[in-house]
Amino acid sequence: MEGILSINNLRKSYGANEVLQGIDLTVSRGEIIGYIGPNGAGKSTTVKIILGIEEGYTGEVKLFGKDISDGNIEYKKKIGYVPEIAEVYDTLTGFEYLTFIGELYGMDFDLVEYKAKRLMELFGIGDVYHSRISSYSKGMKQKLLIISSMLHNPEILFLDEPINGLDANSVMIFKEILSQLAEQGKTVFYSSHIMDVVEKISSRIILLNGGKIVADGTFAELKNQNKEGTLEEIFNQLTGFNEHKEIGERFVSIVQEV
Ligand SMILES: Nc1ncnc2c1ncn2[C@@H]1O[C@H](COP(=O)(O)OP(=O)(O)OP(=O)(O)O)[C@@H](O)[C@H]1O
Repeated sequence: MEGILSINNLRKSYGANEVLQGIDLTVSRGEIIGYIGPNGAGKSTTVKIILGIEEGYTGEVKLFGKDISDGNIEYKKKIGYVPEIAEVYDTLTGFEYLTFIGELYGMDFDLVEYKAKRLMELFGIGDVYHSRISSYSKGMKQKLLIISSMLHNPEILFLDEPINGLDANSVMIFKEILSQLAEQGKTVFYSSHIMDVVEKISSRIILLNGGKIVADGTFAELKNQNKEGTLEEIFNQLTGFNEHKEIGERFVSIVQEV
């Protein structure tokens, strides 16, 4: 069966550094993929290639059944993206920013305006709709980014540390949003280092290490295969890491040198 996203032998190098060393994966509609791995494993690189931001790769990437390198960028209208570090035009107000983004997607102004206001209200930031983004707190900005990624009702969402700065109540709302979207057949590609959240929300977890997929399955499957309890422990085991105590001790002893 052909999935909504299929990647075949994807390779990408920066100079002599082969960052992606042959990624193969097929994602179906309605899946919430937890895409995890150590710093520098190649997660953002994979996502940027799929989004068409990063070029110069080998292998094949198909989204909605079409090769993304065929020159047709129509597919981008069906994608939502929350980057880890976003450049937001923060002299704009929330209203101005969201209507601007909506219009970039070709949406009708009245519809974007209505959706933007309602979504901000539901996320508890309706009162700053007409305030400049530069006056928002970190969590408020993050909520705005989340809303801007979903305004146009995308088929697939790429989320990079999306709950950064969100308070506990907002995280609960956000998890519920993701699970409802998946029930509606939307697909979510979720990159994060917060293992307990990934463990809970993902219908499938893909672990990347050194540019290769080293685990792919439901949390229950990964747990069975690795005889470990939490996703954090599975992560430590599969990435061959067990030195946190020694490194922490050495770090503190150097901090204490004066
Ligand atoms: N523009 C670039 N030029 C050179 N090297 C790059 C560039 N972008 C990424 N890299 C390298 O590619 C590797 C993978 O980076 P990537 O950002 O994909 O990792 P990641 O898994 O998203 O990491 P993190 O968890 O820290 O966000 C790293 O070694 C990084 O230094």
